[in-house]
Amino acid sequence: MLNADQAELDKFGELAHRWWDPNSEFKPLHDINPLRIDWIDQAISLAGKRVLDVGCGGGLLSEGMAVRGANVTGIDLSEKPLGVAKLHLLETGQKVDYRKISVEELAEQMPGEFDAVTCLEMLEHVPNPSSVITACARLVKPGGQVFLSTLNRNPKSYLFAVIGAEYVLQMLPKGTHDYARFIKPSELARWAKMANLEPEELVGMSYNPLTKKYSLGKDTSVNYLMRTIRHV
Ligand SMILES: C[S@@+](CC[C@H](N)C(=O)[O-])C[C@H]1O[C@@H](n2cnc3c(N)ncnc32)[C@H](O)[C@@H]1O
Repeated sequence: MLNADQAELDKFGELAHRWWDPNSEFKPLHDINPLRIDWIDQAISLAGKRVLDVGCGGGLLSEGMAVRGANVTGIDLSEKPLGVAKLHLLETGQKVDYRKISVEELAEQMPGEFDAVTCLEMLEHVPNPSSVITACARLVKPGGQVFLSTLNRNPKSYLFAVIGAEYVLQMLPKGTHDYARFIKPSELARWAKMANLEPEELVGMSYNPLTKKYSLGKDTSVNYLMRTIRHV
């Protein structure tokens, strides 16, 4: 059975035409994009690397990594965001190989073919995140790195990511996030280890509502990123 929630895919499909508008529902992704691309680039030096971006949506991260010189494949199961991602390449002249395929199926076809795999802001939208992580681990070369990001699960993350972002600040449409699908770093680390990935770095990403800016740091209580390395 496909490890996907059709309602989630439809939700992103309906908003897809606004993906590249920096003042749309996707503003938070635009705002965090330079931070996360710098973080990935520092870890693997993107230029010349073969990178898979899982749950790529409209292509903000995929195309951003291509701009840094990576050879990027972006996969998603939602048709419209992929269409928007492909159209955007026509505007910018960048190259990304976008495909509609599940990460589990791609892992059957291309095991060990990527220098790095990114799966950002996607795990909290799937029924079985552990299966996605296992597939990411199969797709990366031994010694290669898998970058994950998601939302922590605790009262503060509920307050900030659901009540604050969706209801008070209205940065995101109501219903964007389902609290029950938020993932604690300990759970993410356990799934990574089960998949033969070693967690190497845990970084928090915080939003300051006064400056309206995101920054990376030690506070992993709401948004966080994890860098893992596949055992050789
Ligand atoms: C919040 S967006 C994040 C997009 C991108 N990773 C980023 O951070 O800029 C979540 C994406 O995950 C995709 N998605 C949800 N379930 C998926 C699944 N089972 N397989 C692949 N993509 C999925 C959605 O279609 C959507 O494009």
